[in-house]
Amino acid sequence: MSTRFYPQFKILLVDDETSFLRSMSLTLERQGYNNLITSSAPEDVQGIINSEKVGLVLLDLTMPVISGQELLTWFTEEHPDITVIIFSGLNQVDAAVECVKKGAFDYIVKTADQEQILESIKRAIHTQELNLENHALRAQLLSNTLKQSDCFDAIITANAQMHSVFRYLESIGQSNQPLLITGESGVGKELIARATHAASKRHGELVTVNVAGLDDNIFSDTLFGHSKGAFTGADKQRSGLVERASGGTLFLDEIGDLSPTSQVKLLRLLQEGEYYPIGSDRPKRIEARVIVATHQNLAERQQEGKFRKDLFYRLRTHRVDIPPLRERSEDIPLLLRHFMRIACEEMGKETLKIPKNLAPRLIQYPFPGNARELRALVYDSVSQSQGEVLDTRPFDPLLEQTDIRNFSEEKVTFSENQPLPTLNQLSEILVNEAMLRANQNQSLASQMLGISQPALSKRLKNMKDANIE
Ligand SMILES: Nc1ncnc2c1ncn2[C@@H]1O[C@H](COP(=O)(O)OP(=O)(O)OP(=O)(O)O)[C@@H](O)[C@H]1O
Repeated sequence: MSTRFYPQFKILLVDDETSFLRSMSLTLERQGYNNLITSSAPEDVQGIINSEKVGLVLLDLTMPVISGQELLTWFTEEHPDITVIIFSGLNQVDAAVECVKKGAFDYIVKTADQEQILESIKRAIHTQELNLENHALRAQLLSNTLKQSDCFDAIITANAQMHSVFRYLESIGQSNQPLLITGESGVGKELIARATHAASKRHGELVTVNVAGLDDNIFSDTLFGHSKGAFTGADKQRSGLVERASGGTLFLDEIGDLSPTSQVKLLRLLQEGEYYPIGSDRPKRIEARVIVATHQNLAERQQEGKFRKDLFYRLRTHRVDIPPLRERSEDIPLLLRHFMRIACEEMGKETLKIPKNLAPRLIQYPFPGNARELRALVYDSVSQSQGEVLDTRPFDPLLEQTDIRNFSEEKVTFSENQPLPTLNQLSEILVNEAMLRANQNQSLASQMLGISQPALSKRLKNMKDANIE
């Protein structure tokens, strides 16, 4: 079995006192920090930094040959992206201030309480992880392309905002911090969680739990497992889904509906990185990345007192909001074709032809149930289709409100006291509205307006020229 190293970068311990190196390494390993290198020779540090992926350095202040002060200066000048904590045998305020001014993350007295030392190291690791993620994010956003586009293949979209969501997700793919996915019901949050797991390259599996309506006992038992005899009926030990997701991703869906008691347990899991199986007093470490999703507005739930503020802040370290389908109408024709193809395949039918006027009608419908609603309609249509063409009758009821055929003159009112718009002005208003509804897709907008695409393109050009003069 391969050992999993944590954190993802190396922690370098430098001290000429080998006994301190040994005891510190043991303390850190016991806490699950096993990606360590030690050195008792400060003169070797530069070589180590050049050959290893070090992210955090614990540096003794007083050493022969090269002092910790000198090395700290070298780090801040040459490697400002590495976090340095200074260790010293002396509790000197002046030295501490000097080191922090020079760029040290913290100054720790070796004799300090172990809790305090570990807390500082934990904060430094967290900060360094965020630094690395920021770097990756910047590089990703600047490059404007996806390195692992295949991870996102299952998500059909031509929308620019969705593509920037993918780039963001790819850049934070390997982060250990939680990810919060929000968006209306049916927008594809679960697909997003799957794609993020694939982009994370974690070898473990993606384990999904819908936490809505789980009472606290079931939540704890499902996630954390129990020891033998923990409660009546617990006749053998059972591990929970946190363990099953080891080396992979734990996806908690409908997190906005988590009970208050379970919220405390989730917060502890995320903050401390550990949990207790029911009936056990031995903590276990979580080895999975946590992704949560909700269709609820968590900020509002938190203000109403239904969601813990501290958990809300912890969960939103990384977050993405998936736009509703009505705000990316260019995806409607693509999804229509996609769902039709997979429905035909599943029902063993030949691919059907889609009537040309269907997509322009559909993009005027607000789709409160988003892609899920469109999918259900397409499946219904495919199952009812007899010939070569998709039977669009299942769409009729919902299109009645928006359908152009129901457009009646009585609905249009012009105020008596105001002059009428000219035909040219009215045509400009219509063209602009159609382009807006079609998300600037000329082919769809032209179908809505009942003209050809070249005719629309000509009109747009004329409108632009007229506005410039
Ligand atoms: N962009 C997309 N491309 C392909 N399929 C999609 C897309 N968006 C959603 N779907 C499909 O629509 C259905 C609903 O998606 P999903 O379950 O991911 O939504 P959700 O946001 O998690 O919903 P809920 O909030 O109700 O849990 C699924 O069958 C999914 O495969």
